[in-house]
Amino acid sequence: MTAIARVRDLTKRYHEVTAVDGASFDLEENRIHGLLGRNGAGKTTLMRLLTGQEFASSGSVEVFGHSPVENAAVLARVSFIKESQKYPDDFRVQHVLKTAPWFFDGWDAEFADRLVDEFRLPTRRRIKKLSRGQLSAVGVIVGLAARAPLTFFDEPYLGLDAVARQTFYDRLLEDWAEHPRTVVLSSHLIDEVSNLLERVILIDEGRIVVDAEADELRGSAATVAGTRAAVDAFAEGRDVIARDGIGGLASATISGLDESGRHAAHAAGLELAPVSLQQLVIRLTRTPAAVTDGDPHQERSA
Ligand SMILES: Nc1ncnc2c1ncn2[C@@H]1O[C@H](COP(=O)(O)OP(=O)(O)OP(=O)(O)O)[C@@H](O)[C@H]1O
Repeated sequence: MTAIARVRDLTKRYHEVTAVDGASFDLEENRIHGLLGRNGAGKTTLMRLLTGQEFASSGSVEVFGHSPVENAAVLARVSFIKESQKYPDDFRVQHVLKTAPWFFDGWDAEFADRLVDEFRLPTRRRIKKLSRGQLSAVGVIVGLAARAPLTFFDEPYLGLDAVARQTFYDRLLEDWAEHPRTVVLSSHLIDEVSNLLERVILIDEGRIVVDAEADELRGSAATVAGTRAAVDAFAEGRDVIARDGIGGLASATISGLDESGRHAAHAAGLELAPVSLQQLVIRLTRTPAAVTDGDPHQERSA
């Protein structure tokens, strides 16, 4: 795999807030990355650093081999779609579509027109007058039709209805298959985007806590459930990332459960259930007080 962006020991501080704290990871060429994490985890800050909109406090960011800060050659190959995109006051949707090719060499006007139809976007309407979902659709269309070699979508779906969100996911996957490029998608709707993602970067309180293949991650943990005594005995000495329980019943989510571990769980009369990416993210980023470690006073019902 070729890395097209390298982040090393990257830290960004805003006075007393450390938004990004010693992050290191690569973005791999032509793959779809999920940048996941809770509110305020540092996702937008990371994307701003990768697109040259912020200076690092320390550490380094290289995109296509160079610093992205004030680097026109790098930034010409990057698009950053975010909800808070500003447009000139009198701009209409058609103006956005007309000016986009000035910024993006790979702009596909025909694809953009098809997307405008699919998202039912009124092209003559002023941007200021668009509904929240329509405004998101403008961003999604620009991000897709630009075909930038490195595309960031920072929660691009806000206000989009379920049909429009599915259209975005479908077109992204189809178009990416025909025109591979590197995509970074930040999202809270993890179940919805789970199938799109090839790599997952999970950030929590500014720190990268997971940087892994999505498939590996999905298979990396399982939940065992049964009587409290059986669950406790099974969990002993294993890597437990979460516990739940009520009365005499309990469950434990265990990382790194291999084939023999799964057999042992069955033999102990426990039920085994897969853990979705969303569940895993929740379990890995719960506040410490909520992640219990066998203390029944801290346990919560599932
Ligand atoms: N310009 C700024 N000045 C001060 N603090 C900031 C600034 N920008 C971000 N922060 C803080 O840095 C932290 C990370 O913010 P960031 O916007 O990167 O999070 P996020 O993961 O994108 O969150 P969300 O999912 O809620 O959009 C937060 O605590 C935020 O309040």
